[in-house]
Amino acid sequence: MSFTGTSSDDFLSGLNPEQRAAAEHGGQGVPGPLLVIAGAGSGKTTTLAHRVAHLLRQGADPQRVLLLTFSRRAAHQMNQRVGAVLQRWLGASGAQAPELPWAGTFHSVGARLLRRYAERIGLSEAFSVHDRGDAEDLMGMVRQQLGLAASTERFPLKSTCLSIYSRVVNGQDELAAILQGAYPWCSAWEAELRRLFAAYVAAKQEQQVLDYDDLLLYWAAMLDEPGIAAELGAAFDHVLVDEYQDTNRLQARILRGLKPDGRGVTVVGDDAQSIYGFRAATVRNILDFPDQFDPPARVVTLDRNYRSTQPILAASNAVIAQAAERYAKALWTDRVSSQKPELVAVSDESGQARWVADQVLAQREAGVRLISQAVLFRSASHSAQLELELVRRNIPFVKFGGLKFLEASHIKDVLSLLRWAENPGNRLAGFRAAQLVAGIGPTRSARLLDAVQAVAVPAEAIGAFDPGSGARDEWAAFAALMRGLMAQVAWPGDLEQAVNWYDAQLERLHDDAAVRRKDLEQLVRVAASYGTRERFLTELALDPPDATSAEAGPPLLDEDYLILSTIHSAKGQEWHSVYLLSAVDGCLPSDMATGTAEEIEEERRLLYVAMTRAKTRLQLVVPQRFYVRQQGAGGDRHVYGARTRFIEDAMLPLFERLPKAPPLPPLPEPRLGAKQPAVDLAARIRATWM
Ligand SMILES: Nc1ncnc2c1ncn2[C@@H]1O[C@H](COP(=O)(O)OP(=O)(O)OP(=O)(O)O)[C@@H](O)[C@H]1O
Repeated sequence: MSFTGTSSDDFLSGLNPEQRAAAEHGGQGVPGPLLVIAGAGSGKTTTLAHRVAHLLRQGADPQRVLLLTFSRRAAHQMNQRVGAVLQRWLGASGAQAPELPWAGTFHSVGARLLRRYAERIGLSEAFSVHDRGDAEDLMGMVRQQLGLAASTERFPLKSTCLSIYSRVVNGQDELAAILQGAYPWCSAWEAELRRLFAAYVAAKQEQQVLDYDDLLLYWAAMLDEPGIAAELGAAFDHVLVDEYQDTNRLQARILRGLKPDGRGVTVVGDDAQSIYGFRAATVRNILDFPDQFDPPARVVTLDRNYRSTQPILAASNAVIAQAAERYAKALWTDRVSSQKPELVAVSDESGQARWVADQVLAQREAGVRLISQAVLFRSASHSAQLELELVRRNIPFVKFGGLKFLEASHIKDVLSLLRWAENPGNRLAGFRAAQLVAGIGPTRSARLLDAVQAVAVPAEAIGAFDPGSGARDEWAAFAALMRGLMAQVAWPGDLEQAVNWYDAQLERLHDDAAVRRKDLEQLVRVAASYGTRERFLTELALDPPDATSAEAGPPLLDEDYLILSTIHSAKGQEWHSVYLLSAVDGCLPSDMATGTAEEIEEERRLLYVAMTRAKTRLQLVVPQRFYVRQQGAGGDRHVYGARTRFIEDAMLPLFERLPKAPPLPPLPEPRLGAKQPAVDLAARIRATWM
């Protein structure tokens, strides 16, 4: 499809000069590398969308544009925005705006490319993608097999093992260095960990499963093959990467492998908003980008903020100005306002919940819809009290981040049926699926998997398997289901088949079957928006919906609801009013992240990201007392909160302090004087009902 045209409308005219320079960079032909450093709210997304539209208008083929975003939601939004820009430009001619088929996250694009090249790189085309939970389970299995779990209690947990493995892979670093820097208490286990990781890799390869990290690792390794690298590089004329500050070294290596000379590459990001260090993202990627190339990449800086009022921006700038690293820009805006951001002191977390609920309702009365208001927090658990308060007051809300939907065991059960059908070599899935049948335990299940592995047609081995006399009837039904699922595929019909079969097991497997049934219905609804079973399983593992209703049908989305979100999930978004919960030391910075100076710096950037989401109104709530969950001997306890260290005393003039009135003085002690006659309160209360 071609979008070149002669419309005289200047569709870039809404952009400021820097945005426009970025959108038009390179003129005709394939341009040199471009780095757009875009401050918070400076129109990064807008600019990227216009750049893509501009390229298409210059004759770029949408099939040959690779757009890498941070989440599936961001890819979807980008597609829509590019479409809207083009529509505006195409105007009355009414041509259909294009889909960008290669817009997605690094991981999901990686998965697609690996399937395409599977045969040439020795992978099965039907490889499964393990989500974090599956990867941990497999790590746990291997750890068990090697006897490491039993050998001592102090050997790291499976989740820690996976985190270490992942840091090594993504950071492209040495195991010893990672252990020393981030997991010093595991250093003594270096040799065992190395053995564990080798066995983990072997198990994955044998079963044809890839975990998150593999998708990048295999992609990068594929690009080390000059023939494939040349083919892939030539398949895309333009490669655009959003949120470049949160990419890791492996992702940077992939980008270099695709486009060694940087021609056709645009990366966009904000060094001050880098918040994914715990996933081995490195802010160096963005800082070092220009000088990778000869001549160096062009750098365009966007420092005009269109989102926030001047007082909100002044406070945000003050917070980031204290960062140890210097950033390339200080943002400015012409949105004047006399309303400063507010620091609100409340007694404790329930006071905080009541305060925020009151404010949200008052704002709604004043005409600000719920959906234009958001409550942000550092960690998903910080909103628990508020959620109760909102339910109590009938205020609808949707929570983003920290959702455990896919981790629920009934969801994993159903997905294991599909995963096993998709890749019968996936032992983890098969092991789980077979044990859903009444009377089948781990030993029989393992025997079944061996039988399946030994034959060419897995469904036959399942049909012929002897489940023991007690389980014959159930087994026949299960075998029929698996035969159907393995024979392939009427999507999403086969999910419905799996759910129907599972429904009959639900009461036996779980107490609260009714609630779980609702989740399964939700899963079927979610499934309908994916084209194939493979895409559904892969995408769901890679980028699970961060709120169930994010994927719900249109009717739900029409309703007005308040947004609750972790700061991480609020990335890239904006609201009229933003409330930040628990702006206290221990929550922000999180007491889980105060180990190193870098971690503290990342927490500061998190506060900055939270504050810069607000357009007009910003409240940071500071409970004087809050509750902490503690591991170890002390148990849970209350602590007295201090305002977050990132808002220093010198910055206080940039904030309004609430409540304005001093707290009421305590009641004076009653004077002990002449004895008053007793009051029979109980009788009065009884009298109300007489
Ligand atoms: N040239 C412009 N004129 C008017 N408004 C603009 C312009 N560019 C961007 N905006 C508005 O500024 C706001 C922020 O834009 P956008 O969401 O693209 O910012 P961003 O840089 O992606 O933000 P962040 O990095 O903080 O997530 C949006 O409401 C957008 O419509």
